[in-house]
Amino acid sequence: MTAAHITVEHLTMAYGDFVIQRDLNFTIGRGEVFIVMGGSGCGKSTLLKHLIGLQQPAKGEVFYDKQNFWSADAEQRLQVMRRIGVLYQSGALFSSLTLAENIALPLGEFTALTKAEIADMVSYKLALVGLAGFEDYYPAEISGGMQKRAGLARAMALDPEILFFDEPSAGLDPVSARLLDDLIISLRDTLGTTIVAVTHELASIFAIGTDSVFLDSDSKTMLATGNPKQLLAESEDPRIIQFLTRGQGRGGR
Ligand SMILES: Nc1ncnc2c1ncn2[C@@H]1O[C@H](COP(=O)(O)OP(=O)(O)OP(=O)(O)O)[C@@H](O)[C@H]1O
Repeated sequence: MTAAHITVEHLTMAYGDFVIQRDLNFTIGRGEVFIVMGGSGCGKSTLLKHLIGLQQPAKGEVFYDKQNFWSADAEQRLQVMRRIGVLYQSGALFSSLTLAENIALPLGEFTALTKAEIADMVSYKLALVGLAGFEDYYPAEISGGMQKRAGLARAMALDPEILFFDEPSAGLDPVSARLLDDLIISLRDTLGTTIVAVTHELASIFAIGTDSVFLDSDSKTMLATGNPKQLLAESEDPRIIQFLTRGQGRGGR
């Protein structure tokens, strides 16, 4: 068991009076690839928003190491937010900027690096995601898989301790999705980054997940936490087995 990087205690999430999930309790260990999974509309993206500071809990706490994220003052919360990177579904690159300019943005804003240092850092980040030499391309000039990787380079611009992904392989063909999975694992292995990914792609869940939480929309709470492969082998809960076998059951195809 690795040390806890993020701890969620008795978290209840709601939009107004409408409760999405209640009493979530789990920890995300350092260096884990932690998957947030569950059926459509169960609250996976909402949970991500609570973890990255975009939405405040109705009840409960989120800790980064020992720091209580939501009861910290705004400046302390900003410090925590600087340690995280987020890659959204779309990659969210600015289409009017080159890849280099996209990645340089957070570096220019949040560091005291010189222009030359920023250029070096941009090239390094692009190389890390297999896009060396693509500095001057615009997002529209490269494939969807490459755009995702460029988005990842930007999410990593400030050397985050934790990377959050919302549906990383959405919209990618299976080969590009697999390449992105491989990249996520290699980043975790080389940089030691903790990864938190929202996904319902079973192939990805089993390929990259080392730990997970399973959210259920009917009972409005978590049903399990643990390594997805282990959950598949050992869970007694039919809802989890259904999900992890795409409705086939353990004896299925
Ligand atoms: N801004 C909002 N205001 C009110 N309700 C919302 C808002 N955003 C999401 N919801 C509702 O909260 C519930 C959870 O949504 P969320 O997007 O977190 O689920 P999800 O598990 O990520 O879904 P999916 O797998 O379909 O992306 C849904 O019922 C959704 O309609």
